[in-house]
Amino acid sequence: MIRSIIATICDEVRTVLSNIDENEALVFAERLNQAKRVFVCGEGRSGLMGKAFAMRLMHGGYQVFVVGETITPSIRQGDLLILISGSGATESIYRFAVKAKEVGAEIGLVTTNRDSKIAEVSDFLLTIPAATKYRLPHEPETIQPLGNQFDQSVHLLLDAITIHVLRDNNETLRQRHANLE
Ligand SMILES: O=P(O)(O)OC[C@H]1O[C@](O)(CO)[C@@H](O)[C@@H]1O
Repeated sequence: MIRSIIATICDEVRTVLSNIDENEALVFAERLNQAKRVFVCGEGRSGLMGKAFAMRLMHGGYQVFVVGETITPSIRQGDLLILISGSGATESIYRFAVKAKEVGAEIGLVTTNRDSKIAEVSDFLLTIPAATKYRLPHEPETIQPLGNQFDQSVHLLLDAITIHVLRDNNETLRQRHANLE
């Protein structure tokens, strides 16, 4: 029973990720490498996927911050803000995008919806054709609740991108990992 659910989830995510645009992923990787500092942001589970991504970037030697953390500094021109929003419509994320644009930071959005309001103010998109909690007509079928399919796909795709941009070996990454845990 559980194995069969897992098999269906894996099939769903495989299909979603086989439909991403390789070029969008390569541009995303290039923008990461050109940014002075990277800021990552998302609400709820989208934010949790963002935190996991930020941690890998830190391991990879990037200067990276999670929006909303106590020690996160102000964003500036030359910085890159990565927003994760399945719907592309979450109000708080939209406000952060507008603010970042005002100060001249670059904005990359990971979303299912290219026509969303956050997409409109973003400089580049990483589109993941997954289901969201809104179950819009263009979204794929899923057996899963709410945004699970998007969350899982974001996690794997951003993991793949961090592997693509990785320059250091596992030992170097291990040395950068927190030693106060
Ligand atoms: O990814 P979005 O569309 O910005 O939505 C984020 C919110 O929706 C959820 O994915 C669940 O509905 C939450 O985890 C989060 O609060």
